[in-house]
Amino acid sequence: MKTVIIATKNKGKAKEFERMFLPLDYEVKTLLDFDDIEDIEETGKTFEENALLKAEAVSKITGQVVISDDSGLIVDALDGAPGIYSARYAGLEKSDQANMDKVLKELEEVPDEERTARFYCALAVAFPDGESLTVHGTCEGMILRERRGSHGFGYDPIFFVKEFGKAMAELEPEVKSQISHRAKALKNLESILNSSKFSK
Ligand SMILES: O=c1nc[nH]c2c1ncn2[C@H]1C[C@H](O)[C@@H](COP(=O)(O)OP(=O)(O)OP(=O)(O)O)O1
Ligand SMILES: [Mg+2]
Repeated sequence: MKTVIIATKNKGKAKEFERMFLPLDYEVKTLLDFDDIEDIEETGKTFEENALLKAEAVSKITGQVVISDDSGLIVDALDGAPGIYSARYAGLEKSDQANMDKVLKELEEVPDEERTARFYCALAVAFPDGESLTVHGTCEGMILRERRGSHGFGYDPIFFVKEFGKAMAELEPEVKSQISHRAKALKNLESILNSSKFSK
């Protein structure tokens, strides 16, 4: 089995990457396995810029190929918010519960048909020679009026996935790992993963 480093401290993402990389015969290591890497400031203006900041910083520190994920929720009725601020929407303590409460409150008066939203995931790959690239994936849905389900993380309980008639947090992890923005982004990385530059 090969090893891949994902520059994330998010346990929910870590679990999803472990599940998605298993069939590709990769063991996943994240920043939760290195206790000495500090938080990398997300100062970019786009998901892609923030993903690159994280991947490049950790590739420099480790000298290895590193993948990172910058993702979030885009709500049409909120002009794209929370967007790149998804993790810190209700404050720097990054509380999923507070973030969902804030979105639900802001959408209180918004009728069902205007509650369209999507998850966006940018993945960056940074190579030790300084080269880097990004890919992305999206997943369309609607914002519910209350939480449903207990799987997943982040905004999953308030994100309705039409094809399944369920909240993302009601889908089994193996299903989310097939249809999510993260899964689609990873699919767009497949040719890179198979290239000799990635796995020497
Ligand atoms: O599949 C998802 N299901 C639900 N919510 C999600 C998902 N994917 C991203 N999200 C939300 C969570 C967080 O509020 C933000 C990510 O912020 P983002 O900066 O990329 O991640 P993070 O700070 O938690 O961890 P890290 O930067 O160490 O990877 O979007
Ligand atoms: Mg972050």
